[in-house]
Amino acid sequence: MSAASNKIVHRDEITDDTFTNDSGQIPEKYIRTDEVCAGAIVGEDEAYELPAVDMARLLDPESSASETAKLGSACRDWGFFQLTNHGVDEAAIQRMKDSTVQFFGLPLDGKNTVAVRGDGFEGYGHHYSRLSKLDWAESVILITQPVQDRNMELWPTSPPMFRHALEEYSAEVTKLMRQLLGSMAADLGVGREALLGAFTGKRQSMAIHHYPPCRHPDKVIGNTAHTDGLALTVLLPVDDTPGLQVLRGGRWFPVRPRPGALVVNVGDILHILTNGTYRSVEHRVVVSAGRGRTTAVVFQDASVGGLVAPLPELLRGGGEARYRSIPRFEYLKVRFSALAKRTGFLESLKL
Ligand SMILES: O=C(O)CCC(=O)C(=O)O
Ligand SMILES: [Fe+2]
Repeated sequence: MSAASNKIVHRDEITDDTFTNDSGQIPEKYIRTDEVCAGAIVGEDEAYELPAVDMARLLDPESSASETAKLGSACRDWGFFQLTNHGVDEAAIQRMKDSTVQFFGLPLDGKNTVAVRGDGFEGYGHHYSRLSKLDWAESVILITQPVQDRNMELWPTSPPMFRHALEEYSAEVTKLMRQLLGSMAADLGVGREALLGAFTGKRQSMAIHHYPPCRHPDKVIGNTAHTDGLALTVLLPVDDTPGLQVLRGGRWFPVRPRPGALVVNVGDILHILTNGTYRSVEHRVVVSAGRGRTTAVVFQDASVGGLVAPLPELLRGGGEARYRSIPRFEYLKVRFSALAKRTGFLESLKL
């Protein structure tokens, strides 16, 4: 990521145990009460459900048409859904969960053996530091695919099964995404290869996050409100602590995790590829007073002929592009500079 020296994408090393020692004192750099209060949060008593999509039904010829319609409407309407019966190997999921929990349980010195270095973005550290305030979280970010892009020096060796767990889980999610993209292509009315081709061989990265409990959850943010910058995101909740909230109609909808489900969301690149048909939606993580939250998130990149652009197949027959195309190598620079100016990135690309 050549824009790594840009302040917005800088990740800082974690040098003290502020948020894991539970002393109760919150340093100023974490205090963001205004942001926590920005926007109404939908209450416990309001009935709603994030759409759920059943992978087994998508793959079954008997039910695939109706389930594909559900998938399509979830991506158009919410930009998020919970994926049930996803078929990802349960043992691989368990190894991923166990490794993640054990890694974050290490003393700080142990975690810092894979600390972010210099201006890099991979390794253990804070989230991207955004506008001088820090998120109440510790994260490991790693490139997982293609294999030759991995930086093995930053792949944790403790616990010993972590590398294997990452490798195996990353391969499982790659397979799952291909299946999902096949169904998305059917929903969008484009050839399977037209959509899959945009993703094949492109980079996949993983972020594992730990949001420790905080005595003053109303003062800190676990993960700043954002849209995901890549194309498609698959989130594995490691525990059942809530915290993820999705913005819809100006209000934050807490995601109520379904046992065993993965949470899938549309990122900015898929928003552009689909010419705005699928929506990349803002989300954030709030912190809990009593329980920590851990997640393992896979981000998949995509582009068409070196460009982030609407799929040419969608524009055949006279459809108009609603987004400007940008070369993939310039994409992050353009995105981060829009974010730095606090202008909506997708808005800035609208034609
Ligand atoms: O950990 C979560 O619940 C959300 C993480 C997230 O939104 C991200 O890493 O982009
Ligand atoms: Fe995200």
